[in-house]
Amino acid sequence: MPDTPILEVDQLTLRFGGLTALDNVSFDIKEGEILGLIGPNGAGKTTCFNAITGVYKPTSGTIRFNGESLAGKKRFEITQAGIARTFQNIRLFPTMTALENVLVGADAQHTTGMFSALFRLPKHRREEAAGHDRAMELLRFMGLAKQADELAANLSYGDQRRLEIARAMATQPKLICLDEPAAGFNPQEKRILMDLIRKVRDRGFTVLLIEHDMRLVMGVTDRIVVLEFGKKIAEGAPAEIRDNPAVIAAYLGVEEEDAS
Ligand SMILES: Nc1ncnc2c1ncn2[C@@H]1O[C@H](COP(=O)(O)OP(=O)(O)OP(=O)(O)O)[C@@H](O)[C@H]1O
Repeated sequence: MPDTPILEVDQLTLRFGGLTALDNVSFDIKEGEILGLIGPNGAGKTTCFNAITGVYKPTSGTIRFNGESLAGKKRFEITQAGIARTFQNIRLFPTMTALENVLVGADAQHTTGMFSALFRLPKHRREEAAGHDRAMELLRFMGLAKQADELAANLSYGDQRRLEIARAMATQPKLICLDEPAAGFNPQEKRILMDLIRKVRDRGFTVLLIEHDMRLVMGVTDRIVVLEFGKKIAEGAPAEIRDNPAVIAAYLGVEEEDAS
């Protein structure tokens, strides 16, 4: 695994009025890595995702992707630069099919403009066909090929979560940010998801993972960053994090519940 950081978060601070949701947080993600971002409720994990993906503007600090600052970039520009995400609460298009949901993701990477699309010029049609093939391949990869023509609203909860990941992958990102992808999963579904996350990385994606389930995080990540009350309190390999007294203290009382 090369040691080049793909994402560099440097002294990131984000305030909502008087509340400091992120306080001078710094960490890197190396290319090809699965990095876990953990911390108790309200620690600032989702805020960190929102800052990386351009939903929130940092109060101070910088975020660089492939060496280039993301400051001032719009959300779609960040997607086009190669960062995709899923959401804690599923945000699919419920009245579109599974395949159409993935195609929407693939559309973000079209290089032909409105003119080519309107007149269905050959280049646009070629892009459409390639997008369709890629979308079907992603559905197969996520175990959703049979559900391609089902409306997203009719899919099981687990399939909807997997579809979100397929849609994020369709934008052909370099970095994929997963916000609690195992929320609501049973242990068996979590095991399948862990395998899938590893396979996502094996396909060349770098993964940033927010997850509450300690067993999943410890089992799948290469490195973990721990936030508490907006501050980074620890960073290291899963085994180091598991034995870190500050992390244990931060999780005291919730560890049992979240490990189930
Ligand atoms: N848009 C917002 N406006 C005001 N406060 C916010 C906003 N978004 C988040 N916060 C606050 O910022 C803090 C960090 O929230 P955040 O959602 O990032 O935590 P989290 O670690 O993702 O928590 P959880 O595990 O519960 O999802 C919390 O105190 C939260 O209430």
